[in-house]
Amino acid sequence: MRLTVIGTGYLGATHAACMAAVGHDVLGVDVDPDRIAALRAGRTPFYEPGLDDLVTEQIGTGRLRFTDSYEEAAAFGEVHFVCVGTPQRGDGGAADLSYLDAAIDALAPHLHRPCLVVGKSTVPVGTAQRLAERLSAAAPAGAGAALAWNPEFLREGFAIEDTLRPDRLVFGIGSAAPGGESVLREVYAPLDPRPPMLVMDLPTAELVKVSANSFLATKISFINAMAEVCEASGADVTRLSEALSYDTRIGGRFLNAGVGFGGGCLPKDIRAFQARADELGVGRALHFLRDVDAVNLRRRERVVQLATELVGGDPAGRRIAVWGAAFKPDSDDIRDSPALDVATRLHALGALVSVYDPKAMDNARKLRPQLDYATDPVAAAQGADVVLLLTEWRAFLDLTPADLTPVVTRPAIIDGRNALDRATWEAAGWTYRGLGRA
Ligand SMILES: NC(=O)c1ccc[n+]([C@@H]2O[C@H](COP(=O)([O-])OP(=O)(O)OC[C@H]3O[C@@H](n4cnc5c(N)ncnc54)[C@H](O)[C@@H]3O)[C@@H](O)[C@H]2O)c1
Ligand SMILES: O=c1ccn([C@@H]2O[C@H](COP(=O)(O)OP(=O)(O)O[C@H]3O[C@H](CO)[C@@H](O)[C@H](O)[C@H]3O)[C@@H](O)[C@H]2O)c(=O)[nH]1
Repeated sequence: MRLTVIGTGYLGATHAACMAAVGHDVLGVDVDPDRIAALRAGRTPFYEPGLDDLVTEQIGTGRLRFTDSYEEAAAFGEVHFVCVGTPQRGDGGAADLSYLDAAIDALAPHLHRPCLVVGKSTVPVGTAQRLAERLSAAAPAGAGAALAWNPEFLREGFAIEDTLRPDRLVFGIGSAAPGGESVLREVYAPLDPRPPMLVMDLPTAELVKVSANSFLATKISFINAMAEVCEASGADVTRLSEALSYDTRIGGRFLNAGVGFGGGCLPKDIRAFQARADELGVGRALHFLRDVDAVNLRRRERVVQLATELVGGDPAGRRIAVWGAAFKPDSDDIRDSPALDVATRLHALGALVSVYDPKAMDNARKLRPQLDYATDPVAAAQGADVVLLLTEWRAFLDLTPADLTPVVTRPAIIDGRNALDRATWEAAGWTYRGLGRA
């Protein structure tokens, strides 16, 4: 089939390359000319394992191309996947839907024959219906452009795997466009194994996405709330979490206590969901998400507090190594990154902060030019009064006390992800602090 993918960020570039990989002819569309130029040269403008190679390979097959022309996109596509950003608005928690509106407005006037426009971006419930109306108002009369919603659940760092082998696919199909279901089934027919395909109305499909992210955020904040209690009572949240995980009703995934969640999805999605629930008059139902958010942000303060304690009560003039800038390993995404937030807070308190991240250095430098950036994790720890592990990249976990002891001023480490072996560090004479552990 001939597909366009509108918006070639983390989601869109991955979707475009994977759809080409399963045999479709795909045209990626973006308003950012630098992004289009990079993609045409086989370079994704961000780090996602395997994606550069897949884009290059698929360009080579002739099935994947990129453009900044909506006219070309409209003429080409039978199905248009809309993958533009829906960031948090500057004036509060609600989602900024202006990029979606702009994409529909740019595409619609060029649609002269029947096609399916499929929203994949994460949106407040009710958006799809509004966009369906916007699309039919802006498309030429009789063009036959219909709209469906197909929210995306991929994780950064596993984006290709999650796109090619998703746990499930959700199709939001409105009563005005029932034919969308068979079109989407055809698009995803090449996936092997064939995932469960769940067909529902538009608002339910929109809600599946934000409720999934709310559940995941709640699970992380639940264990981080337990970490607070563990800190106050001398218990160990890692043993607590391990014991909980054996209960198959609870399960161990997303139960890692630490400095909490960040990224371009969970934080903004729980805030936008609350804002939407307020608009719908059911704000009370989601009030707990405020606590989920608050618990999450308190973990960042806790790391700042622990670091302050370990350097003797005042970070001013102290050298602090921060390992990690990305919000999670295997990504260069620094959107709402706990690691970068903690580094910035400590710098604001006067600490001399040296950051290292295997992939996110350029992004971090642009956003936080006031921080120092080291060439490797050992260099970041040079002269350090305390080392903070805040993003659990494999390269950090492989370092041993023997690598660090010769370079630091004081052997002290905060394990912000409970990812290091405490006994190893303590046996080597280091002061070790994990979050949620006495
Ligand atoms: N990043 C993820 O892992 C992920 C996973 C699932 C869902 N989502 C959702 O997908 C959406 C996109 O997220 P992202 O992380 O890929 O964002 P992103 O910021 O990385 O990418 C957005 C892209 O859209 C482009 N764009 C903006 N306006 C445009 C327009 N009018 N026409 C064409 N292109 C335009 C931008 O230039 C950019 O390349 C969001 O709603 C997000 O919540 C993201
Ligand atoms: O036990 C855990 C698991 C995760 N995290 C943190 O939670 C954040 C989010 O992690 P993850 O969900 O793996 O990353 P994302 O790529 O943001 O993916 C989430 O957001 C996407 C965008 O909506 C969805 O598509 C995915 O399903 C959803 O997992 C990261 O900062 C992790 O460090 C923890 O602190 N503890």
